[in-house]
Amino acid sequence: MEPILRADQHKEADIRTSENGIPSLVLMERAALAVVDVLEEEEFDLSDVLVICGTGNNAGDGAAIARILTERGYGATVFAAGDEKKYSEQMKTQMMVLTHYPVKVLRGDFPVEGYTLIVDALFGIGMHRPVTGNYAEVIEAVNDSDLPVVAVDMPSGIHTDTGAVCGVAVRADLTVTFTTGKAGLYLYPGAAYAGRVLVRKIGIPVEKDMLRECPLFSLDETDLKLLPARNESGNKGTFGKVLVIAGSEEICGAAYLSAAAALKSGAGMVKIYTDEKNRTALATLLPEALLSVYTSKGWKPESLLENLKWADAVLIGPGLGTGEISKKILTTFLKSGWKKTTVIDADALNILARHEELISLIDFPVTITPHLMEMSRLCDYSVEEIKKELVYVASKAAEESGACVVLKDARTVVALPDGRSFLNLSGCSALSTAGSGDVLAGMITTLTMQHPDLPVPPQALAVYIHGKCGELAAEKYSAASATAGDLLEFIHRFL
Ligand SMILES: NC(=O)C1=CN([C@@H]2O[C@H](COP(=O)(O)OP(=O)(O)OC[C@H]3O[C@@H](n4cnc5c(N)ncnc54)[C@H](OP(=O)(O)O)[C@@H]3O)[C@@H](O)[C@H]2O)[C@@H](O)CC1
Ligand SMILES: Nc1ncnc2c1ncn2[C@@H]1O[C@H](COP(=O)(O)OP(=O)(O)O)[C@@H](O)[C@H]1O
Ligand SMILES: [K+]
Repeated sequence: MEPILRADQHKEADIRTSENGIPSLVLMERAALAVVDVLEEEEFDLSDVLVICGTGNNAGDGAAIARILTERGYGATVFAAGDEKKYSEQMKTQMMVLTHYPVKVLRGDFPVEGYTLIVDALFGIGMHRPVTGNYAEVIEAVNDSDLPVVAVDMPSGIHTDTGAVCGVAVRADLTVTFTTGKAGLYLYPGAAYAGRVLVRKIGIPVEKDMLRECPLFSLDETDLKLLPARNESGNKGTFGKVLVIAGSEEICGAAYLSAAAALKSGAGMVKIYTDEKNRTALATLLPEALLSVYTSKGWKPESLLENLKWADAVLIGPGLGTGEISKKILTTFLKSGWKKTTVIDADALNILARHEELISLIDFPVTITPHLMEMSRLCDYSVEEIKKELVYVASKAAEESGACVVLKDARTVVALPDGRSFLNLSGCSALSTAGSGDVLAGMITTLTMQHPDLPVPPQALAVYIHGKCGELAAEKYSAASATAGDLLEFIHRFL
């Protein structure tokens, strides 16, 4: 688990480190050295590097990079795009030092000819308003050139915390970022501008108390080790019984996908509670699952209540429909006195959005798994607004509702009521296919039922694994051809 600091937290970390006695110029030198090391490791053509600099400390990094490149025998030119009078103290120093090195410093028109690589050091985490005028022209010229581009800390023009393009932004092939990742490098559109992201530590510690306010984390492969080994002496009862309340007269596939994912994630038993019309299809597709069916006309609450007595966890919503019968099922469930693991997905969320009075019945811990449209129905924000502020919207919803909120998009945020949020970095467009959310809901249900007390939320682990399954499916079938059913094939690699 790694923290992802906001711009204000990075500044605090920088200041604390300086106050602890490590001068800013030392940190800058380490930052610049880290970038030059990466440029060498990645085997860029460094014979004629153009470093574009603004006026702040990101520019200071750039000037130091140019100097170190020449020390190592490469060619470097600085294009000083900013007004000298506005230079930060460190940038002033770096430019003064540079006069003793064979680095050309250019001003005025942007020089595009004859270089092998562009290093973007216009703005880093200190960019605080839309980019216009001369800077915008420089950025457009960088993007119009065919040269590879490496961004220092942030691609200039990308908002550090949201990934928004502030007017115009540098399109980099690679971003070398310092201390921790930044949400803006991982959230779209920022992620598309950042290219590949490499995080380099430069001697700035992240102290625990800096993570007090709405901390954001990401998980990686090492966090999978937190999942305990399967109990060899267990039986199917030990590994938990999941009731999947899913499917409707018109929809069957969602029930299959979520139930299959719950089983593949390690549940001992899975029962699907669904419309009678799905019986044959589900019995054929997933003979391992138990079935309990109802007809719209003959539905009685008792059958659901009996099944709830049996279950250890409930997933409700995939393909459930939003009609009268679905509403009755959801209402009965919420009024049943159920308190165990609950995941509310898809149509169950749509019903809640339409019938707010039902939301007040949720007085037990639940996980909700909305995509942007479902989230928009549940709150006061439009899809566009949510997309722009994914982390904020998820964490606000978690705090206000007391639910674990899994807000799904090309990046997914898992937000907890205690203020922690997790930005998922696995996955790819192979997941943009009907039913992949159903698979995720099944995975979340089993992992949340089985592992309530891990140091990281099981919901975030499930989202991480789901993303990895998407990557493997893309490798095997291509991102375009992979289907939600293909994801099931890869869950076993992680559990
Ligand atoms: N401090 C440390 O210990 C370390 C810091 N490090 C490095 O410093 C970076 C942060 O440096 P920073 O805080 O100076 O901010 P930075 O990103 O250079 O931008 C501020 C400058 O840009 C300007 N400006 C902003 N927006 C603008 C706009 N839209 N359009 C036009 N101008 C705009 C703004 O001018 P102003 O608006 O104030 O006139 C100001 O001059 C960080 O990302 C990392 O690379 C590393 O060396 C590690 C150690
Ligand atoms: N481009 C993408 N990159 C990574 N993950 C994606 C991408 N597109 C979709 N996903 C993931 O795929 C899943 C889609 O879920 P959802 O929208 O509920 O689909 P459905 O309702 O069809 O099952 C979510 O987990 C989402 O985060
Ligand atoms: K930059």
